[in-house]
Amino acid sequence: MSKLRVAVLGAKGRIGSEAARAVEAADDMELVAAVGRGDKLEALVESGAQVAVELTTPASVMGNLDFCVRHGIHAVVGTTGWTGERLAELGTSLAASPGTGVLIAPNFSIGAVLTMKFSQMAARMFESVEIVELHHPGKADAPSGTATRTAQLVAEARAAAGLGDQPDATRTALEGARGADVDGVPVHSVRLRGLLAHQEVILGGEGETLTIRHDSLHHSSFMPGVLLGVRRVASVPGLTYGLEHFLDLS
Ligand SMILES: NC(=O)C1=CN([C@@H]2O[C@H](COP(=O)(O)OP(=O)(O)OC[C@H]3O[C@@H](n4cnc5c(N)ncnc54)[C@H](O)[C@@H]3O)[C@@H](O)[C@H]2O)C=CC1
Ligand SMILES: O=C(O)C1=N[C@H](C(=O)O)C[C@H](O)C1
Repeated sequence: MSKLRVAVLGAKGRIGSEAARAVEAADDMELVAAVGRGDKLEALVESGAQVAVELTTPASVMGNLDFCVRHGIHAVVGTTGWTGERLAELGTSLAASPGTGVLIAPNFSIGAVLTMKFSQMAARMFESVEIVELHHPGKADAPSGTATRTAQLVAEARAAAGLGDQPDATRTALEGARGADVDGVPVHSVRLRGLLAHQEVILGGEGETLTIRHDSLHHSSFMPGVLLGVRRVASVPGLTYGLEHFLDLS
């Protein structure tokens, strides 16, 4: 059986270097290009890459994906910074390249995907919900892509259940004290030496709280999800948003 030809973009970064090693170690894959900042994207075409794993920066991801989609190269994306406008722009370029698949995974770790799912399930049953995400101090963006997506999913579930604004009597606050407001869900970001990637979703109801917590302790936690995405993405043309769609969870 021929091996899947895979390129990694951002191959010298924290997660990109781990992904390059994981692809090299997979029996059914061949790492045909390891692309870093300043390298030419033509390497993807010259190496015959079938799937690109995109792990760069929010500033680079759109240009890289535009190149991949125009050349019919499927993409598995972990890079953060996704807005409604960016998703729509990607959808438009995918429409011009039928047959090409792109998976955007706000988080590749199975535990984080389950955290999002469980939070979405619980959201309609609790009056209050806040999210605390905790990361290593080298992280460039806040809040994390995972926390933003979790908040969106929770907010959608609350709206569908007819829940209104959360109870909160705060009238004066130091700027930032109540976190960032993502669709009505407060998200608090901690950056701390020693941490990698962690998230708590705290739900509150009458006389009780429920805390759903996930910890990624090493970048290896993301690799089963990356490899699953690489194996599946070509069979699902168009845009898939969230690894849960490849895990039969949705
Ligand atoms: N979805 C997920 O499960 C995960 C997502 N991430 C996200 O992945 C992204 C990268 O994270 P880290 O590895 O921690 O950052 P990093 O800063 O360690 O790595 C990014 C790498 O991309 C390179 N780069 C920048 N522009 C490039 C371009 N145009 N072409 C090729 N390479 C380019 C940089 O030089 C750097 O080596 C972030 O957005 C982060 O939030 C990180 C971990 C897990
Ligand atoms: O930058 C990171 O490290 C991570 N980024 C992603 C995010 O912003 O959610 C995924 C994970 O939290 C690690």
